[in-house]
Amino acid sequence: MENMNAIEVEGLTKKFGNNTAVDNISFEVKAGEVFGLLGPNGAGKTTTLRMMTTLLKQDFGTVKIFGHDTLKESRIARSMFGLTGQYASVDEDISARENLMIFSRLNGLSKNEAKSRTDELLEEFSLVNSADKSLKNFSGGMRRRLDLAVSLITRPSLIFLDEPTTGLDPRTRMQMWDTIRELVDQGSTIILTTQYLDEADQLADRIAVIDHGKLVKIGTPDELKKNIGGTKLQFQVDEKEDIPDLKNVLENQLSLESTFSGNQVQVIMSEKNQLVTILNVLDENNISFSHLIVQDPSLDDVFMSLTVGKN
Ligand SMILES: Nc1ncnc2c1ncn2[C@@H]1O[C@H](COP(=O)(O)OP(=O)(O)OP(=O)(O)O)[C@@H](O)[C@H]1O
Repeated sequence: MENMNAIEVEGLTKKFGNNTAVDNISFEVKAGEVFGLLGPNGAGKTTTLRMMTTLLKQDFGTVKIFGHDTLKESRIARSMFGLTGQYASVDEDISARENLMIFSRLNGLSKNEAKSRTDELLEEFSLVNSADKSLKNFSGGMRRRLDLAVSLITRPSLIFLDEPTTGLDPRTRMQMWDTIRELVDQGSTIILTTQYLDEADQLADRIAVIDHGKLVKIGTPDELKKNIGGTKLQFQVDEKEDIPDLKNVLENQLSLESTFSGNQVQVIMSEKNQLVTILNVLDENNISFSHLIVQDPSLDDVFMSLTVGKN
């Protein structure tokens, strides 16, 4: 299964009235990959995910799950994945154990199988001590772990996670990331939607950036960062009078893109070794400086350059 595509999406399109929520999106997800759908509010991530998971019918385009068309072979396609997220349907009035038992039976497990799978999942998701409490007393993190446990009852090799850490505190988010990484280590393919750049950066092998229903860029986090250009160098000159000469050298002699604000200087370097040249210039011209920072492009920069001001 290693070289197989877990998902093939082609020309996927959905309109709500005049609003094209998803506009002719195509991509593939390889088996074993963590694939992130990243975009600002209202970009179309959830609508894309809902179509991929057969909760919503597309207007145009196709989705294949391990080769099975979600419209023509919906039962088989549906049996191949687990879904966790904004529309998980666990019952608030009963306990975690009861929820897991009910969903296990609904998924066709015998009473004994359901019991042992429930015990396994409670253990795996650190819910043993709270197993018999009503969900009303659950924290956001515990609730999210139960949602994920429920979607894993049938041990699907493909898991869809819709905004898995939205609303969680930083510690619980990191625990959730660890849980997701463990699933990946066990060989699962994961599709996740997120508004958080650090989450996509931490977890995803490849990221599709979506904005206004369109797929604007796809690649590994590193590819996306490289794509938007160079390393940023920032420093502060001690004497403001040095700025005009420095500006002249940086822009006219070295042809470097630079911006100046008060004593602050920012230079974009296409090659990291330009740092040495710039430091030499400062030294030769006796320009004293402080607060030097060298920063590789972040996914924040990618996100801003691809989606800024549009939503
Ligand atoms: N059921 C619906 N009826 C009408 N419009 C909808 C419906 N669902 C989504 N939309 C619209 O489609 C667009 C995409 O929404 P979607 O929920 O897919 O975005 P998103 O990227 O998941 O955003 P968020 O991060 O806020 O969840 C938005 O303009 C939204 O208002």
